Amino acid sequence: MSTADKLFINMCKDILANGVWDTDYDVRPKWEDGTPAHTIKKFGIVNRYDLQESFPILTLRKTNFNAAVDELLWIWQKKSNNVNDLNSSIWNSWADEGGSIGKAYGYQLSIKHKYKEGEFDQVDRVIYDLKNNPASRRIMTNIYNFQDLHEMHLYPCAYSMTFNVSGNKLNAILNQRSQDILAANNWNVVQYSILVHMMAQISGLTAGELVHVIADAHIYDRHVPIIEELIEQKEHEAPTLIIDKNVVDFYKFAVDSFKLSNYEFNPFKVKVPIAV
Ligand SMILES: Nc1nc(=O)c2c([nH]1)NC[C@@H]1CN(c3ccc(C(=O)N[C@@H](CCC(=O)O)C(=O)O)cc3)CN21
Ligand SMILES: O=c1ccn([C@H]2C[C@H](O)[C@@H](COP(=O)(O)O)O2)c(=O)[nH]1
Repeated sequence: MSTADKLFINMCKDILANGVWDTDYDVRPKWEDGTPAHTIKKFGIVNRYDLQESFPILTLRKTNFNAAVDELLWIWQKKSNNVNDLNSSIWNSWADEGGSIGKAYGYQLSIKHKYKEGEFDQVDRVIYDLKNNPASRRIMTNIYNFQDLHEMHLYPCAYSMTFNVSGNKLNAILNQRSQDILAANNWNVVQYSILVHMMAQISGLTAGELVHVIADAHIYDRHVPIIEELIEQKEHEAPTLIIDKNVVDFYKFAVDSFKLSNYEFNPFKVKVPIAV
């Protein structure tokens, strides 16, 4: 059975049994028909994924691996904030006429900052430190830039990565302030697991653990019956991740540098509504 399924099922059961509804409050997100999108949530969930043990993708249903990796590369490698550079439509509801999502995600990672060694953007600084200064406890990114929040169409949700080298292992913490459990939990876990594998490979390290810290872990009201049915499904063995070992430059990875072998999952016919 896949560890990702086990953690997902336990987390959903915990939220549904012990969570708190926000129905008494005015909430920002809306459904397509204008109805407020309320949630049941648990505060402060921490899930640990051992990337050596297995690749943490759900088998209860299919996670669109290629689309998730494509969005990760859009943010971390292309450092783009324009949906025209993305090969899916997941961000279209938050883009303006020109396709921009504002000064969010890739835009923040592309901004250069001054250091004593010269100017680096946040991604290049991580790469520099992993290669030149792996014992550093300062290898992190943070895109929650208060100065620019008013120019972001949606504030960053998965906003910070902390990388840490222990022996020859690269571990990381993903900090997330808000998580739509059905639409994006496994999607984000898959993405940041791939990022840890990428950073490890280009630095001559082995991917270790991804620790996912979620402040507000919520299930939207219209997702509750979908989740209830999903967590009763049968689980399969986790697939094996195969990475093109010839890639040693972070900017040379492409979606097809990553393959899953034996990815089994249950059919899932539901179209998941997304609160905007
Ligand atoms: N309410 C909400 N939830 C989110 O997960 C979310 C936002 N808003 N706003 C911005 C981004 C966009 N992200 C998204 C949006 C849609 C899907 C989605 O439609 N997922 C489908 C599969 C998509 C596919 O196969 O290409 C799913 O079934 O979960 C995933 C992530 C994550 N984010
Ligand atoms: O990578 C992402 C991006 C977005 N989300 C979800 C989390 C929330 O449901 C919404 C954002 O709404 P806020 O009111 O700004 O919290 O998008 C996600 O889970 N993962």
